[in-house]
Amino acid sequence: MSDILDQLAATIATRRDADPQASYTASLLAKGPAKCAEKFGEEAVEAIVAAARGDRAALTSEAADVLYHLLVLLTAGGVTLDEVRAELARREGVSGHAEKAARKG
Ligand SMILES: N=c1c2ncn([C@@H]3O[C@H](COP(=O)(O)OP(=O)(O)OP(=O)(O)O)[C@@H](O)[C@H]3O)c2ncn1[C@@H]1O[C@H](COP(=O)(O)O)[C@@H](O)[C@H]1O
Repeated sequence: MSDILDQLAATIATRRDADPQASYTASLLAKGPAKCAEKFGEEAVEAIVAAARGDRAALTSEAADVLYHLLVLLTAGGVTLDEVRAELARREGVSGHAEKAARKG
């Protein structure tokens, strides 16, 4: 059963070939990965501000924006949600300290 993130990722994938005039997602993807990354960064900062203020409603809304823009960024970079899931699964049960040490090499 697919959840809302799978459904949203599937919708975003259909926008790769959509008319940028008719779809915000298509217009963003047409601008390329750097623009998608910039938008993701902006939304992340807005989520940070909401969290720092302790504004629960704003954090919920901004987190939704962050997840949408992350899925757009992944699509622009050719990475699937399943690949991210696999990476998370690989890390399951590994302590954060060990993961950090492994990444440093
Ligand atoms: N979840 C979202 C979603 N979250 C945020 N946004 C858009 O992200 C934009 C971010 O707002 P900003 O003010 O920062 O950006 P902006 O000034 O509008 O645009 P920029 O020129 O700065 O890029 C807004 O236009 C929001 O509408 C989203 N746009 C689309 N979706 C989902 O994507 C689906 C497909 O959307 P379309 O591609 O537009 O059909 C929709 O059905 C929704 O489910």
